[in-house]
Formats: sequence, structure tokens, C-alpha cells
Amino acid sequence: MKDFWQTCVQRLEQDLPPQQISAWIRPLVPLAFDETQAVLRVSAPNRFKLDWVRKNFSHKIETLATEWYERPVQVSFELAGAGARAVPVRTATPNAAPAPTGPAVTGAPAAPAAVEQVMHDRSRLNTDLTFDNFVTGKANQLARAAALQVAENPGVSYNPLFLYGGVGLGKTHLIHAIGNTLLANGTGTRVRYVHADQYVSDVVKAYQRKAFDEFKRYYHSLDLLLIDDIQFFAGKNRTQEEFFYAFEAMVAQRKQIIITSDTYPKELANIDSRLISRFDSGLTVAIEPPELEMRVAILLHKAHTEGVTMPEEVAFFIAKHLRSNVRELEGALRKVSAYARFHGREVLTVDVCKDALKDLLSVSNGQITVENIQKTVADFYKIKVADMYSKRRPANIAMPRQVAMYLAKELTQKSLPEIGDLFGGRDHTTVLHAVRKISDARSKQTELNHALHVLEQTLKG
Ligand SMILES: Nc1ncnc2c1ncn2[C@@H]1O[C@H](COP(=O)(O)OP(=O)(O)OP(=O)(O)O)[C@@H](O)[C@H]1O
Repeated sequence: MKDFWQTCVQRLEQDLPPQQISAWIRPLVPLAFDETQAVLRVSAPNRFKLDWVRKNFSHKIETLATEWYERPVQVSFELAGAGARAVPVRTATPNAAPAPTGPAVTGAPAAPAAVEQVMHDRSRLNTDLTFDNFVTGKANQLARAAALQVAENPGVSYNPLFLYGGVGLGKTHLIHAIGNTLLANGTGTRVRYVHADQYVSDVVKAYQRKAFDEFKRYYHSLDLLLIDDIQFFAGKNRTQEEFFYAFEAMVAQRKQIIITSDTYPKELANIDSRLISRFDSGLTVAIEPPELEMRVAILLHKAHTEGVTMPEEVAFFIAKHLRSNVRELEGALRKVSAYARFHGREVLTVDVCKDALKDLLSVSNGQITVENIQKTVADFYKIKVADMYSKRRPANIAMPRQVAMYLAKELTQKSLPEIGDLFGGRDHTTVLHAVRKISDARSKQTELNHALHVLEQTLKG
């Protein structure tokens, strides 16, 4: 048991930064290993640490225990002082002197538990959103790498970090993960997550209470400000002004700011140009919609976490039909597992999914028509729908028309000749040319790529 725990801490030290080891792992005390049940009992010094460790490290510790004892082991965390006497093991340092017996053995003292708890509550962070449970793929690997970099070197690497992308793609998840990582280091960092809407209401409250000084003092004193969905600042001039001051004050003191938005800075409407240029002065990274394999990986990961057995073919079926974002996939998983439970179906099959997701699938399949695409694209580029069929070829019309053809090929089951017909009787080679041209341009031009994402999201509802 002692040997196991020493090895376990050693292995964790290879994976985790030293602050996390001293803040979370060293305070743990192995209590006993129950041979019959294969349960490892470990105590944590307070409720806050217990919850955090259970959420973030139990999987790692269980894997190590399973390896060591050569059978599946479950780790059970309990509050120190509540049960049996501990067999403390202090550290992984090979020649470390044995630790004295007694209650929790802490490493470098982190902030006292009550303070940690308060800091966490004040931060408004959701502890469920971490890097560990953020599935990575081509669509978000840059954003994740930037987020990790900022979490490791706040205030000095990219300031601000500006993350943008369509709805439900993981922007909020990623910024909570950064905040949680910083808080987990236990260095007393003052973190605050705030949705832009909440910030606007804080400004309004400061007005009502004539408390702008207090408002300023609070925001300017943070070490890390995470502000979500900044597009909601549009047209709110006083909010923008206050935010500008907070931004300047924080960046000057090398305090980190992280912003999310549904679009990149220059595309933000009704936001002061001073702010826009500040937003663009650090690092701006997009999160793209996940591709098929990544959607499958996300589904399998979420199913596993929720204890749902999901065969790969079922994950592929759902992922093929639901393409727009991760929130939609989560919703589908919830529906499918509830349906299966309700109907006493233990194994998830494609047929179960078809039944459970009937509504979702018909919407996602049925709604997108070529007419729909033509109208959406025409609105987006502010041209007439009639220009989609006309023979006119000025660039401001030809390009949106090609975009619409590309989307028609991508989002409907229509063949090239059918699409050509619906675009004023054009030849299928014209459609093919448009599809190839836009697909190629999309991979090279960020702005076009973004416009296409917006259009795809709009069309998929
Ligand atoms: N890569 C991922 N791995 C695991 N879960 C993810 C991933 N991306 C998104 N999610 C989950 O999908 C849901 C939606 O993500 P999130 O709220 O972060 O999206 P968002 O980009 O902030 O969207 P919005 O602009 O609507 O606020 C959350 O439950 C989140 O945990």
C-alpha cells in the first residue's frame, strides 16, 4: 500500500506541474486497500480538495492502482478525520525520510481551504470544465495549445487571448479550463469568469449605486479575467468604455485577459474601434466545427464518462447526422440514453438512435434545401435572391453564387446537374468549378472560412 502510493505520486509527478502536486496530491493520505472489494481508500483534508481531486485526478489514480494491483481498482475518497487512521506517505523523492504519522501531510502549503473555497466561488468557474475532459482534434488543437500556453504563463505569452467560433464549439469550456488550471495551482490567483451580459449588468448596477470606483477597483484587481461572448457588448457604449479601462489597466500590469466571441475582432459590429484593435493585439484563434471523426471521439468520450456503452457504429451514425456543434451532440447523447433506459434497451443500436432522435434527424436532414441556401447566402451577402439564377457575372454576385453552389453540394443530397438546374439552368461543370474553387479558397482565406461557418450554422439552425 505504502509502496503503491509512493509510486503513484512519482508517476503523477511526471505528468503534473509541481504546483498541482503540492496543492492537490501531497495533501492526500492513503488509508487502506480493501483486498476483497479492490477499493483503495484515500483521504483528503477538506471538502473542497476532496471534490476537486475526485473530479480531476481519480481517473489517473485509478489507472495507476489498476496497473499496480493487476485488477480493476476503485478509489474512494473520504474526508480526513472521518475514518481510519492514516498511513501517510509524504513524497515521491526516493530518499525522503518517512513522514510522521498523523493527519494530512501537506507539501508546500497552499492557501487555507476556506480561502481556496472562497476564491473558487468568487471566480464563478465551473469545475467540470477542464483540459482533461476537452477532446482535441484538428478543429480546436490550436485553440487548446494557446489556452494551455496561457494557463502556464498568464499575462506574458498572449495577452489578450481572443477565441472565436460558432455556438457550442467549446469556447466557454476552454476558458473555464484555463481558469481552473490557474486556481488549481493554489497560488492565490484572483480569477473571474464573467459572461459579457453579466458585465453589462454590473455596469448598470454601478450606475444605479453610483459605485463606479468600487466596480473599477474590483475588475482592475484581477489576475485573470475571462470574458465570454464579447459580441454582447455591441452598442453598449458605457460598458465598452469601462471595459477599455479595465483592459488597459490589466494588460499594463501583465494580468491576463481572455475573451471569446462568435466572430473575429474586425468583424464585431457596434464595438468601438479602440477596443477592436486591442482585442487583436494579442493572439486571435478560431475554434472550428469538429469534423466527423472528432464528433465520433467526442460522443464516445462523453458516453464513457456517463457510463453509457456506445458501439462505434452508433457514434458514427449520430455524428454523421448531427454536424453543427458539440452541444448538439451532447443533447443527442442525453436523448438516446434516456430513450434506451425508458424502453429497457440495454444496448444502444442504430435503430434505437433512429427512434430516439427522430425529431432531431428530420430537422437536420429536412430543413436544408437549395432554395433555403440561396436565400440565406443572398441575405448574408446582401444581394437579391434572383441573382442566384441570373446570368449576371459581376464579382460581387458571382462569388456569393459560387458559395451557394458549394453549400448546396455540401449540405444537400442533390447531384451536380440538379444543383446546376436550380441555379438558372447552369451546366454541372460550372457547379463543379464553383465547389472546387470555394473549397480551395476556404482552406486559404480565414475570412471566407469564417463566413462559411456562419452560413453553415445559420442553415443548420
Ligand atoms: N472539444 C470538446 N470536448 C469535450 N466537450 C466539449 C468540447 N467542445 C465543446 N464541448 C462541450 O460542449 C458544450 C458546449 O460548449 P461551450 O459551452 O464551451 O460552447 P461555446 O463555444 O462557448 O458556445 P456558445 O457560444 O454558445 O456559448 C459544453 O458542454 C462543452 O463542455
